[in-house]
Amino acid sequence: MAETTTRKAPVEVVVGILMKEDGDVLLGQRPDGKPYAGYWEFPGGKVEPGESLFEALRRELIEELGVEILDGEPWCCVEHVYPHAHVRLHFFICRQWRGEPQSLEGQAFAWQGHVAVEPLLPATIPLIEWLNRLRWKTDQV
Ligand SMILES: Nc1nc2c([nH]c(=O)n2[C@H]2C[C@H](O)[C@@H](COP(=O)(O)OP(=O)(O)OP(=O)(O)O)O2)c(=O)[nH]1
Repeated sequence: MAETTTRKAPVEVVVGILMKEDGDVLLGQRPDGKPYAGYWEFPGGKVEPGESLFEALRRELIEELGVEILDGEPWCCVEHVYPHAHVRLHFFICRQWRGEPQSLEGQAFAWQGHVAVEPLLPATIPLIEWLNRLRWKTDQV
């Protein structure tokens, strides 16, 4: 009998990097009850059926932070296999939004220039170095 390999499609996730004019970015701590509770991440979550990536990001940031994003520049895409899930993360840089972030899911959050919060979700760690380079380039303009 022919051997078949079934590979499950990754779970699509959108992630928003809210960036202030001075380059500070917002991170949140994953609430209790989720895998990797206590780890720091950028706000976001899973895309629901029928949603575009931007619609999903807009919804997630309203649900998590009470913030309505007005823009979102697609930045990079990273895949990671965790014990709990295989995820494909779509990162967006958001520079304009309405409202002040609030902790609607009981999570801690922090604006960071040089990102110093720990631990970070494993798939997010390489992003910090890329983000520093992006910030450096923006500083040179
Ligand atoms: N939001 C976010 N998720 C990340 C980052 N890095 C990273 O590996 N992830 C992973 C962790 C999770 O496996 C997945 C996000 O799923 P989630 O469970 O937080 O999504 P959700 O808010 O829709 O959760 P739920 O409704 O199922 O409770 O992406 C990041 O920087 N931000």
